[in-house]
This record gives sequence, C-alpha cells and structure tokens, in this order.
Amino acid sequence: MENKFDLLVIGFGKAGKTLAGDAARQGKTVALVEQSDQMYGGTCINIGCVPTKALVHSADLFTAAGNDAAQQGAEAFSKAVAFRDKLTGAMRAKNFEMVDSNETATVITGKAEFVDAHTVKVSAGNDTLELTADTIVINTGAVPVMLPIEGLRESKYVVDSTDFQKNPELPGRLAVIGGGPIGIEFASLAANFGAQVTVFEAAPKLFGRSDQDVADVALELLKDQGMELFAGVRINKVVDTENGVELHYQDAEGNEKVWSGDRVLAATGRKPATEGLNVEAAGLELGKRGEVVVDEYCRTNQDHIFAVGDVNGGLQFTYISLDDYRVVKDQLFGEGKRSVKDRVAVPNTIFITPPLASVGLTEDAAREAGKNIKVGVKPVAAVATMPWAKIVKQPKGIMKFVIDADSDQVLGAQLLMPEAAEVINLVAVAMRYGITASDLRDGIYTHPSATEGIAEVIAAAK
Ligand SMILES: Cc1cc2nc3c(=O)[nH]c(=O)nc-3n(C[C@H](O)[C@H](O)[C@H](O)COP(=O)(O)OP(=O)(O)OC[C@H]3O[C@@H](n4cnc5c(N)ncnc54)[C@H](O)[C@@H]3O)c2cc1C
Ligand SMILES: NC(=O)c1ccc[n+]([C@@H]2O[C@H](COP(=O)([O-])OP(=O)(O)OC[C@H]3O[C@@H](n4cnc5c(N)ncnc54)[C@H](O)[C@@H]3O)[C@@H](O)[C@H]2O)c1
Repeated sequence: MENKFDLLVIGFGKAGKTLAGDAARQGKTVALVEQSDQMYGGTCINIGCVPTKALVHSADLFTAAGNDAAQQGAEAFSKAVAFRDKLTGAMRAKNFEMVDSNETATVITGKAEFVDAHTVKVSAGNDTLELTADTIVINTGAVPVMLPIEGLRESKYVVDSTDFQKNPELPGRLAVIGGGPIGIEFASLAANFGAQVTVFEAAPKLFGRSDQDVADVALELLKDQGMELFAGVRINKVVDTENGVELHYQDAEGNEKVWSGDRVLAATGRKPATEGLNVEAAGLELGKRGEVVVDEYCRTNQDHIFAVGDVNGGLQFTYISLDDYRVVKDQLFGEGKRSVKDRVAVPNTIFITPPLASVGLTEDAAREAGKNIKVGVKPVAAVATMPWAKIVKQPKGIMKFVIDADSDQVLGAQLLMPEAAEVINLVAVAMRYGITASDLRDGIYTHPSATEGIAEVIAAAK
C-alpha cells in the first residue's frame, strides 16, 4: 500500500467520515484511521445518539403499551438491546462501506499517534504502519470522565455510558452520578423499563440550563416515572459489598447518607480524546481540557492540520461535528469563508418522555442580558389548539417562548412536549433567518400536529 495520502483522517467521527467521502469522490487519496472495528461510523451510531435513542424509543413503546414493568421490563430491555445491536451493526457496516468503497479511500484499523507534523504511526497489535499526508484532520471524539472519587474506578459495579450499553441485563436498582443529558436519558429509559433509579447531581439544580418553571415540569415527569432525584450532593465514596454497591454521599443539607443498589452509571461529562495521540510531536497546542486548540476554521496552529468534532473542545453534538465538516470542507475545497462563528441558534434536545428541546435564551438569561421581552408560556395540557399531545397520550409538559418585545424576534424557546426534537428545528430556523414571532404565530401548519401548538403559545405572550 502507498503510504502517502492527500488527506489523512484520524477517527471515524461525523465530520471526518463525511470529509473523507467528499475528498475521495474528488479523486483525492484518503486514509481514515479508526482504532476499533466496533467503532466504524464513530460514537454517534455505535455508542451515542443512535443506540441510546433506540433504547429510549423501545422504552416509550413498552410503557405506552401499558405493560407491567415489574413483570416484563427486564425481558423487554433485553429485546430492546438486541434490536439496537442489529441496528447499530447494520449502520456500522454501511458507514465502513461509504468510505472504503471509494476507489481512492481506505479505512485502516489501528490506533493513531503523531510522529511529526506530517507523519502518523498506526498500531494494531504488534503491527505498525507509518502514513504521511498533505492534510491531516483529527476527529478522535471524546471519552468519559471518570472522577477521582474514592472507590469509583475500582468498583466492579460502576460503568460509563458505553459499558452500560454492553450489558443486556436491566439493573434492579441503578444510581446515576451526573444529571446531564447522558445521566438523565439513561435514568429515564431505565426507569421506563422498570429499574428503580436514583440520580445524584452535584450542581445545586437539575435542568439548570432551563428556566425554573420548565425544570419543575421536567422533574415532575421524571418523578412520575418513579425516579428519585437529588441535586447539590457530594459523592464521598463508592463501596462494593457482598450484595452490590453503595454510594456514600452528603445531601444538599449536609447529611451523610448511603444509597445501595446493583449498578452505578458514572455520567459526569466527556473530555476530548487526545490521550496517546502524541499531538506534541506535531507541534500542536492543547487546551486546559485536553482539547486540540483550533481557530474559527477548525484549523490548528499547523496550517495543514485541522481538528473537528468533540476533540476541539466545542459543543459535543453530532450536528456540531457535521458543521465543523462544512467549515473544513470550505477551507479545503471552497471559498474558505465559512466559520464556526456563523452558528446562530443551535438547538438541543434531551430525550426524555416527552423530549425537552431548547434553543437560544431562557427567560432568566434574557432578563439578565437586559432585554425588553415578552414571554409566552403554557402547560401543554392547556394548549387547546394542539390535540396532538392528547392523541399521543402525553399531555404533561410545558411550552415557552421568549420574544424580543421591540423587534418581535424569537430570542429563545423551551419545549417539553411530544415531537419537541422536531418542532425546535422550526423555531431555530426562524431565529436564524429573522422570521418573527408574529410570522410563526400566523403560519399555516398541518393538523393535528405538534407544530401548531406554537401559534397559541406565542399569541399568549405578554
Ligand atoms: C451516550 C451518548 C449519547 C449521545 N447522544 C447524542 C444525541 O442524542 N445527539 C447528539 O447530537 N449528540 C449526542 N451525543 C454526542 C455525540 O455522540 C458526539 O458529540 C459525536 O458523536 C462526536 O463526534 P465526533 O465527530 O467528534 O467523533 P466521534 O464520533 O466520537 O468519533 C471519534 C472516533 O475516533 C476514534 N479514535 C479515537 N482516538 C483514536 C486514535 N488515536 N486513533 C484512531 N482512532 C481513534 C474513536 O474510536 C471514535 O470512533 C451522545 C454521546 C454519548 C456518549
Ligand atoms: N441528547 C443529546 O443531545 C445528548 C445526549 C447525551 C449526550 N450528549 C452530549 O454528550 C456530552 C456529555 O454528556 P454528559 O451528560 O456526560 O455531560 P455533562 O457535562 O453535560 O453533564 C455532566 C453532569 O455531571 C455533573 N457532575 C459532575 N461531577 C459530579 C459529581 N462529582 N457528582 C455528581 N454530579 C456531577 C455535572 O454537574 C453535570 O450536570 C454532553 O455535553 C452532550 O453534548 C448529548
């Protein structure tokens, strides 16, 4: 094999694989290096968005069918895991083919590390290979943070989100450390399948990035699922016992307490995957969280090396990795104008039931910023013109819009409602392209749908 390439991509992430395909279709020689054959296609399709949402959806179907979680939950969970494996297996194969089937592209399985600014060593077992390239794109993603809590790393009952997914057995009693999106989504799906779930969050509030009225409804929904949730806690130690595992913690009032159960999910964030990459050999700069430092074009301090996706320390979403790809593509094959600074109104969704989707400013943030605002807010059950919530039997939720009272622009929205992950994209597009709140209010929407609810809530803004 020729070891010199036009483009070398390290890591099979969203940005890198898309760029690799593009470059190959233009006749460039491309090598894509991925450390594991179980990770072709990257985090999203193997251990991230897709498998977790497959489990969330199966859990939703299970509860919507009125099943008895205590009797059937464990078996239903195992079946959901089997479906997920089939799905991710097929996607992995397709992702491999989408790159490797190009005549000028090759996928190389092994762990990459820099030798110098143009050379990368790939190791697989005892085999090593040195590759050189004109352009190098680092797309190695992120890895779970395992905090230095006494006993945490040593415990055989503590798992991260990847290991949790490998086990087809539903834990009876599950503790989740961390109330971010990973913690909350796993907590919610496990509870829907019948696990007894307790969430421990260190910050003073859960759903701290939402306004309090929205957070309150989200917490109520999770409690309805039988979950216990604690904020403001400090985990002191993890102890393996004869019967399982204990978490010794201090609650928000300073009382020392012990939780005991069967499994602990550590979901306290993910850090850029640069360990072992030897980026120093390429003269690259690392930031405080181990991220590869880049400019607004995802370019490192070496002109021919880019870093895209989670590894550059930006927002950790697949769609941000995809947008990094667009920026680098424009640098390599376009006009070189597109920048990460062009991003406006980036939405996000936490996949609970129903989902909580947000974009832009909360009411609190808008007031803090001194904006003159109007707020439209309604419980989902009170949105008379949106029967969709009742049809899908999800009447609990809240819809909230923050509107600039002077310009009529939407400043932000928080939607805890059926199809929120879809509806939020419409709001984000409106914010991005200057479509006013009145335009959104007066739009013609299909019926019955979740979208039509936004008209009534915006109309109620004051
Ligand atoms: C449980 C979970 C759920 C998530 N849910 C969502 C969601 O619903 N929506 C959303 O938008 N985002 C979600 N995310 C975040 C999302 O998955 C990531 O932001 C996204 O996948 C990052 O993609 P990336 O392009 O940075 O690289 P990744 O897809 O992470 O790919 C990096 C690849 O590099 C490989 N690699 C690492 N080091 C080396 C090396 N030295 N040599 C060779 N290969 C290497 C890795 O094996 C990996 O395959 C979730 C994440 C997790 C963990
Ligand atoms: N639906 C989605 O889009 C989705 C889903 C899952 C993950 N993700 C992405 O993956 C990234 C990682 O997710 P995450 O939830 O692991 O990270 P996160 O950083 O968002 O949340 C981690 C949580 O753990 C808490 N925490 C930290 N130390 C703690 C301690 N000692 N005790 C208790 N709690 C502690 C933090 O306060 C925080 O709330 C997210 O930033 C997100 O971008 C997205």
